[in-house]
Amino acid sequence: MGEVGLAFIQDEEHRPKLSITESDGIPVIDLSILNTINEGHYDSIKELVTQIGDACREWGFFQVINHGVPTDLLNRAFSASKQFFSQAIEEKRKVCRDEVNPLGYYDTEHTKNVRDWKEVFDFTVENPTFIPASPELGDQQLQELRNQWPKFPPELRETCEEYVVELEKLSYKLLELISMSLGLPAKRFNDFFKNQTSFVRLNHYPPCPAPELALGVGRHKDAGALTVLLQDEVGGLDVKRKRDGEWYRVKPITDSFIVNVGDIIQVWSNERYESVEHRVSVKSQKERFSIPFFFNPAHDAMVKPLDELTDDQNLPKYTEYNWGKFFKTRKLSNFKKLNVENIQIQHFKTAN
Ligand SMILES: O=C(O)CCC(=O)C(=O)O
Ligand SMILES: [Fe+2]
Repeated sequence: MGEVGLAFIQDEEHRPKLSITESDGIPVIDLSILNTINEGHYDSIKELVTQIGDACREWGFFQVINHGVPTDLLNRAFSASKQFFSQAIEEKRKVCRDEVNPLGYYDTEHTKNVRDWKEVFDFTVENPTFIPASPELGDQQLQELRNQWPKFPPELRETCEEYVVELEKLSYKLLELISMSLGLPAKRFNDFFKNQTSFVRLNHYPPCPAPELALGVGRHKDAGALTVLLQDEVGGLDVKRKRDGEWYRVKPITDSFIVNVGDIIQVWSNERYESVEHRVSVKSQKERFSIPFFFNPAHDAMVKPLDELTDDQNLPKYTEYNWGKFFKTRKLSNFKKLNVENIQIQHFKTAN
């Protein structure tokens, strides 16, 4: 990506320390029980639900192993992603996103108005996917998004399509466990995801000549419901620990996924679970690849604290907002540097 220009430089208070503690503390949860039926199954599921609930409350982040997604598919997804990004920039720009179409390749994403040291390729789970045409609340018009696929590597499309099928299955399992951990029926959230706006991002973080000044992704919280992330062995994802506000590096575990609760679950759960701030640090010698699956509801989903989780003692902490309009507004601000603050769920906070 060449030089670390001014646009990439983080304000002093947000620059990463180069010696950061790799955390053993982020819970590692074994999902193998979901793929076996045996005696004592009910108790094991209960135990799993407890583990998930504790992890969501204490960290907002956890890693899952024995999740049922074939290792071979994970390797093929990384391999296709590496081949795509290894091409000349002119080739990659043939499938470039623009201000209207948010899907495909781009290398100028901004997080909180600072440019990220990364390049990405986005595609949606549903094809087509519908989102609002504009962020304006009164405008009912919809925009139809269609995936665009590069010619090289030829297997990229098929691999990605296979990947989303598996990740969608895993995400529903996680969502159901989270729902149960809140004392709700397993499928309480499922209807919100019919006509979902979920998407997958192939991330490439090239080596950076000034890793102490720039970030691969600036500090942020994920706006959707749930993120299920595959990372390679290089590492660089830093999570802000709720307990002390310190940054911890997530230790890579081969063939695992990192799961984090997004803003929507924070709102649905009326802050029983919180969406936690995270960022990506970069390295001067090593490149890194990751693949997040952003599990998001339909554009017309109205997001608010669930009635079951609020009462007179526990009043709703948010007013209702439309997910599609929120998503559209955020997408526009990530596309280019704006002079206004990023939209946040804090804007919908009540006095409760
Ligand atoms: O690459 C990673 O490890 C995380 C990326 C991320 O947080 C994001 O894209 O929202
Ligand atoms: Fe994120």
